[in-house]
Amino acid sequence: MGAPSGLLEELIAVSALTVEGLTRRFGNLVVLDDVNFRVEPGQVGAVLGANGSGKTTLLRCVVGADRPDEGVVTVGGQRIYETDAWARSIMAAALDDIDFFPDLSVAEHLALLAYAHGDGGDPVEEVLVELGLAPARDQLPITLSSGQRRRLALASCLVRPRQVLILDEPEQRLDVDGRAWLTDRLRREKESGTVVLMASHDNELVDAVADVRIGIGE
Ligand SMILES: Nc1ncnc2c1ncn2[C@@H]1O[C@H](COP(=O)(O)OP(=O)(O)OP(=O)(O)O)[C@@H](O)[C@H]1O
Repeated sequence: MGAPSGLLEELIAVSALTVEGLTRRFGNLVVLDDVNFRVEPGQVGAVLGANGSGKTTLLRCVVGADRPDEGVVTVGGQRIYETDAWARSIMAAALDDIDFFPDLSVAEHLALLAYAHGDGGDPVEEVLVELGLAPARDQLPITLSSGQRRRLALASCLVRPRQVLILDEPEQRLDVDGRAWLTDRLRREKESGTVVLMASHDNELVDAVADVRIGIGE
């Protein structure tokens, strides 16, 4: 599918994320069974459920990294495929399995992503400061703490334009200040009209920002 343009692109810019009839099985294990929901621009959808209930699987299907056995994921009525340039241009994601280039520093990672997905702005310095990563800007990923790696993953989503933000347990490994920042950041994403879909085990965060609750494995 080619990238839509012009008026269609404008319409999509203000459109919802919808998941319809999503089913995913691994052998005999039915992990997702007819999952349906809709998240509008400016809303946070919170995917909730116990360990192993299928939250990550759902997010992977939404970003197109995994293919559901049944069901459809759309943004503004357009099907999402990971390999589609348009889908990658509108969707920023920090899932569990994020990898970093071993020989690129923190600042170089962010500059690369800003260049690859960006619209000509240079938000890297701002995001480094916002995430508290400025002192680590020249470090390689292997030298970062687990919390700093998590911050780099989140920063990677923020240095690029996005209409949809997908986060898998973004609170993971963040300290108290980091969690306060995350709540504030998600509120600002809502204000700017982003569709946010996140899996979370943090009830305080969910209560503070969620508009739509998506229970998995209930
Ligand atoms: N590629 C795979 N092959 C087989 N089983 C899988 C695969 N991926 C996930 N599963 C299984 O699907 C189920 C859901 O896993 P998933 O990672 O989506 O859960 P989760 O809700 O994100 O869990 P957690 O809260 O622990 O992160 C688990 O039973 C898991 O073992």
